[in-house]
Amino acid sequence: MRVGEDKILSGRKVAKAVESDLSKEVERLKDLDIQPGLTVILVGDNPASEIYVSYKEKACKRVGINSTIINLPKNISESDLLAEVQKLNEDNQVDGILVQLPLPDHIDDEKVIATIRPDKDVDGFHPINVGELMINNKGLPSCTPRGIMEILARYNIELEGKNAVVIGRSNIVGKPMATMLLHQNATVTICHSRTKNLAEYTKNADILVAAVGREKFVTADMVKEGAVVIDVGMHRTEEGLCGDVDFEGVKDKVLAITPVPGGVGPMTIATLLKNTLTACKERRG
Ligand SMILES: Nc1nc(=O)c2c([nH]1)NC[C@@H]1CN(c3ccc(C(=O)N[C@@H](CCC(=O)O)C(=O)O)cc3)C=[N+]21
Repeated sequence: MRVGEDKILSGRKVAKAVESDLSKEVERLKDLDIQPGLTVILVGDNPASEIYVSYKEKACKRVGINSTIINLPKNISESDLLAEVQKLNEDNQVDGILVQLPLPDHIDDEKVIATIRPDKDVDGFHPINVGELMINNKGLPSCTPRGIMEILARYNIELEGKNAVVIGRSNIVGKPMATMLLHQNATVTICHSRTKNLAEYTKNADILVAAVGREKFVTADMVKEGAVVIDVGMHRTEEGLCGDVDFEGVKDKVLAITPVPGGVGPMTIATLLKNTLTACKERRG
């Protein structure tokens, strides 16, 4: 894959390539009588969550990972949920534990995340994994930003010395994204809702990552000619799915851009599979 032939960065294609590599590793583990296992905990019946969890389940099937979904009622107590996580922590067949977010309001997400064994935390959200990422680029990484790094790598997009601007500072995307870009020697700026004169930053970005959570927020006037634009947004509108970037307005101006759908989303899932395999190999491979 090379930019130039392909201005649209296909997360779908990269995910397929990653999955094909993972399938081979699953085969190798089979010879050792090991099947990697991912367990997803889904609390309540949020329809969007159910859809995302079904994507994860299908992806596991494609590469040969054993997936289990535990459905828990939305009124489950925090302590009962923590007890479920503990059980999975101790289950040798479970390599990856993912607690689907968002959780109901009466449950403290951070407490749940901190209860997951760091070496089974395939979301990469546990403070140990966050710290490892910051300090030495090790541990299990957050799936969305790592998936984005994989897209940039497979399309041979140079990062060293480039101006990278990340819009959004969430623990799940913005902060780890900035950290990963920094590890690749980009000069990184994090912008957010309180940033003044946002466009002054974005117009200087060689690499622009939009993780704002607002529909078509990034418009052509905010983007540098020849930039690489990564769209992390996901909004269901009357005209279908769209991202944080005004794709139609921006695409003619840039060197490369990820679409929504078919961009970052499939790479989040591919990285989740990869993390599950890493967790399996580290613990029992
Ligand atoms: N603990 C936890 N981990 C997560 O990783 C997590 C989560 N909670 N809660 C919800 C979000 C959302 N998420 C998506 C993953 C893939 C697509 C995806 O594959 N999207 C496709 C299809 C979109 C569609 O058609 O619906 C695409 O962009 O092409 C979307 C969304 C993971 N999440």
